[in-house]
Amino acid sequence: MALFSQMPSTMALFLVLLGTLSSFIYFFRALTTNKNDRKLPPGPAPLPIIGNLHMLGKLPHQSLHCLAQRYGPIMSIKLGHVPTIVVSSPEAAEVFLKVHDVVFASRPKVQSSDYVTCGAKGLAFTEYGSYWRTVRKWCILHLLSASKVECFAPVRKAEMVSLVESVRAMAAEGVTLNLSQQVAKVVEVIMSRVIFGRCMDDEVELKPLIDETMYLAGVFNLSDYIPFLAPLDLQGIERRLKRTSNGLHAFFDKLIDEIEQGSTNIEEPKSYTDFFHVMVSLLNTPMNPTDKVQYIIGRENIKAIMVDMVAASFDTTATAIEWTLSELLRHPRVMAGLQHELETTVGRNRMVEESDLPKLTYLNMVIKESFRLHPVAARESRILVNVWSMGRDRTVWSDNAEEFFPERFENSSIDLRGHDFQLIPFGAGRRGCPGTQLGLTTLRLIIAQLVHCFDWELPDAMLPNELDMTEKFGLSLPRANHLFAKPAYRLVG
Ligand code: HEM
Repeated sequence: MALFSQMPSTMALFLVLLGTLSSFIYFFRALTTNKNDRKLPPGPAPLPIIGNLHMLGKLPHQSLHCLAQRYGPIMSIKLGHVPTIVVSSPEAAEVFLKVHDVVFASRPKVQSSDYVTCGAKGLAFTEYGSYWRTVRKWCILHLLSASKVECFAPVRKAEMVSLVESVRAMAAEGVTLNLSQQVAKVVEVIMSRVIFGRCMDDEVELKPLIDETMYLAGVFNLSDYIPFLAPLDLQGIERRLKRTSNGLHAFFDKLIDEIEQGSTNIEEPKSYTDFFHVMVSLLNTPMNPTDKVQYIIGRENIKAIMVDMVAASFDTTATAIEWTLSELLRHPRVMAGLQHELETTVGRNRMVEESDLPKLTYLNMVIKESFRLHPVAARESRILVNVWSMGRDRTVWSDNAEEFFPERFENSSIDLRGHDFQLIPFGAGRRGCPGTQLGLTTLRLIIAQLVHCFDWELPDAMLPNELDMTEKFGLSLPRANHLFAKPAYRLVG
C-alpha cells in the first residue's frame, strides 16, 4: 500500500484500522446483497468506506493502467464514497468527451478549490454552467485567443535571448546545468509577464504559494472522498489550505491595491495590456454586459481566476518541456535528427524565431511523441480519462508503444488539439484546455531554442539509457528527480 507511505503515520494507522473494519463490513454485505443490482461497468470490488483507495499506490495512473488490463477500457472504481469511471481507450474517451460531453463537463466540488479559488470562482475547478461559460469566454478574449498569444511574441523573444545568454555563459564555464530549474524559471517569467505584465521574481511569495497550491490540489485528500472524515483533517490538508489561501489572498489584494493606487511597477512600455491590468480596470463591472445573467467582477473573482491561470500555466508547460528534453537526451538519434532539421531550416548563424516554428515538422513529431508517453495533466472530474494508459495502448500504437519513436507521426494527421482521441494531452470537448495555443507556442519555442543553440551531454559520463525517467504523482506528473545536463554552445558567432 504505497499510498500510505506518503501519509503521516497516525493517518496510515487510522486507514489500516478503517480498512480492517471495511473488510468486515464488506464480507457481511457480500453475504447479504444481490449482485444483480449492479449496473456499473466492471471494476475491482470496493471496500466499504475507503472504496478502492487502497489500490492506487504511489503512482495512481500506473495502478489504474494495470487494473484496466484486467477490467477493460471503461472501468468503475470507488474513491472513498465517490463512484468514478476510469476511461483508458480512445474509443471510450470519445464517447465520454464528445458524444456525452455535456453530461460529464462538470467538476466535482473539492476542498482545495473551496479555499484557493474562493469557492470555485475561477475556471478550472468551476461547475459547468453559465458562470463557467462566462469566465472561460472572458479568459479567452483577454488572454488566450490566438491573436492575444501573438501579441506576446516580443515577450517570448526577449526571454529567449536572456535564456540563451545565460546558458551560454554557463557553457563557457563548463557548468552542469539543472535544466529542470532553468526551464521552470523561463516558463514562469514568460507566463508572469503575459499574465501580470511583469516577471514576478521580486515577488518571493508567489512561487512557493503556487507550488503549495499545486501540491494540495493534486494530493489525494481524504476529506473529498470520505466526507465524514473531513472535520478531523487527518492529513492536515485543510490547515495548509487555510494558510495558503490566506497567503494568496493577501498577495493578490496587495497587487490589486497597487494598480488601483497607480503605484504598480510596470517594467516597460508594452504593445499589449496584460491580463491582470485588464481585470483590475474592469473591477465592479459586469463580465458579460450583453448577457441576461450578469456576473460582476469582484476581488474574489479576480483572485480565483488569477490562481487558476498561474497554476494551469506554470507547471504544465515546464513539465512538458522537461520530459521532451529528457527523451531527447535518452535518444541521441532523435536529438541529432532535430538538430539537423533546425540547422537546415534556421541555419547555425541565428537563433530560432517564432516564424520558423510552422516549418519544423520533426519538432512537432517529437513533441507529440513526448505527450503520448508523458501527458502532463488530466481531466479533473468523476470521469478519469487515463491518457497515460491510452498512450501505451498497443492496439493503437503497435508493438513499439513503449518506445520513443517520433517517426510514427510521419504522414499522420493526428494533432494535439482534442480532435484525435488517441492523443489528447490538452483534453477535449467543452472542458478542453483553453491555453493550448499559449502552452504549445511557448514550449515549441523553448525546446527548439535549447536544442538549436546548444549540444547537450549527460553529467558524469552517464549513458543515455541510464537516465532516470521516474515520475512523481501530482497535478502535472513531473519527473521525480531534476534533469541535469552540460551545455555546449553550437551557433556560429
Ligand atoms: C503544455 C501545456 C499545457 C497542457 C499539457 C495543458 C493541459 C490541460 C488539460 C489536460 C486540461 C484538462 C482538460 C479536460 O478536462 O478535458 C487543461 C485545462 C485547463 N488549462 Fe491547460 N494545459 C497547458 C497549458 C495551459 C496554459 C498555458 C493555460 C493558461 C494560462 C492553461 C489553462 C487551462 C485552464 C484554465 C483549464 C481549465 C479549463 C476548464 O475547466 O474549462 N493551460 N489543460
